[in-house]
Amino acid sequence: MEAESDINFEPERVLLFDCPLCKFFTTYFSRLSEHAIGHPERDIEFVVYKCSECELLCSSEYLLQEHSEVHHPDKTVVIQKVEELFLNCRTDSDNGDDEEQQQKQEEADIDEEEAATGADGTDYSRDEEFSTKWTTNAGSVGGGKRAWASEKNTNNQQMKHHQQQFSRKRQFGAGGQSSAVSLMQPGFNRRPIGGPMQPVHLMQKRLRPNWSQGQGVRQQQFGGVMQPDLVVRDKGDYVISVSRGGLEARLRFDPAFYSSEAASQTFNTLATELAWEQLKTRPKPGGKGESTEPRMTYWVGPKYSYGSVHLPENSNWHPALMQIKQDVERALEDKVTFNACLAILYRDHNDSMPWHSDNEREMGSNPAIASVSFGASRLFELRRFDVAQQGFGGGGGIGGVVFGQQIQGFRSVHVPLSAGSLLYTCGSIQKDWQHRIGRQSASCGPRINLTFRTIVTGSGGSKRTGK
Ligand SMILES: O=C(O)CCC(=O)C(=O)O
Ligand SMILES: [Fe+2]
Repeated sequence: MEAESDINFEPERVLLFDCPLCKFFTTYFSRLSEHAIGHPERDIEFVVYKCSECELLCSSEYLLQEHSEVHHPDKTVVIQKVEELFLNCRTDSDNGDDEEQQQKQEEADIDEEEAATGADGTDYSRDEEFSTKWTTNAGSVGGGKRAWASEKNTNNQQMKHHQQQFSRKRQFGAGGQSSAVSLMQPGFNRRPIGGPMQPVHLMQKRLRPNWSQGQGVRQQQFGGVMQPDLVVRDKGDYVISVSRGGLEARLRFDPAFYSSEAASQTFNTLATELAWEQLKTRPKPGGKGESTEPRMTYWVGPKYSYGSVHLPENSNWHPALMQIKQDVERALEDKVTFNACLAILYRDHNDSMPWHSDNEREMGSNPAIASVSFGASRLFELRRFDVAQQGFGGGGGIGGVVFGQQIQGFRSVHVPLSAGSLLYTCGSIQKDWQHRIGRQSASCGPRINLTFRTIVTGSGGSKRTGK
């Protein structure tokens, strides 16, 4: 058995280490050890993976896979399991029958359960102040459920754990030196991995739910891969993060904005009557050749560009697009007026849209975008930008509170977008989050997505992260 001090991962080499029992993450292994004091009742098994291309380490295979897609797109990257660690931070007294000790243990277990309920995406009711604010700011699609990503609550609960631990520590300090020491220094023990390093090939991890069979979100299909913190399925308003400056990333979702009959008619009209084009993108400096986007596009609105793609002005609104625009504006109580629509046709499961934010200058800061979907269901994935960025989490922390964290809330949100659904996003969503429609392994039919936007004319050039 090796002592904690023998295990040392250079933080510069770490994408992130996250606690398997709660939302805490850090790049400092020692802080994870410290944090683990907050889970005295459990043994923690912790796995470290490595990117074969750049030696980066991470406890999430899923994040390393994403890292490799972004940073080594042309390489066959293998995610290797390099270390299995086992943390036993129970003390002798944890196993004893001291009554007060047991009571504290039970309290801690209850806190743990509550914290876990938050982490698995169950809706949180938010206070009145929030609901009033949201309703006043943006109207209401229909008084549905509200969800609130209360990482703060979770953190508080974990903080409480931590305080319990410290009070126990003091108690032990008075009564017995050795227990206090063992609480102070939970030990991660290396568990040898049998035989040579075991590579986990990326292809095995490219599992996607089979939306085409109408199964809805099946979180279990992500088994072994990072699960979303929240799956948005129900009609309602959701705040998925809050930045330190108080800016909220908001979603409003209506899974049945149009009936399935209306949606299927509209799909046929748009599929056959819009002049769809497969656009070409110029390579980034140093890149090879021109490539075509894995999807078809139609644009109406003032001129607009992203990356190397320039969409010329088109003021010829198809009546169906105009009708949908008006329906959406009415549903949003005319608080927003859109003057553009980006229509995308995903021909089948192989078509996709990569991680990006719709943050071009043409749309102003904190743009509001309404997205309406027709045809096959696809999974709309959102990930928080800071979490996706390599090197984030270096602030470290104790008891679930990540010091230096700029944004609080969920880290990964999934929204299954089926025919007739409306997803309205606003606030800091394009600043603090990225989204994508990933290519999926399960085959599906064509899908059309319309994003209604407001282009601020005369705003100059554009800046976009990805797409
Ligand atoms: O297809 C979708 O649902 C998303 C499309 C999108 O992100 C975009 O057009 O910017
Ligand atoms: Fe987008």
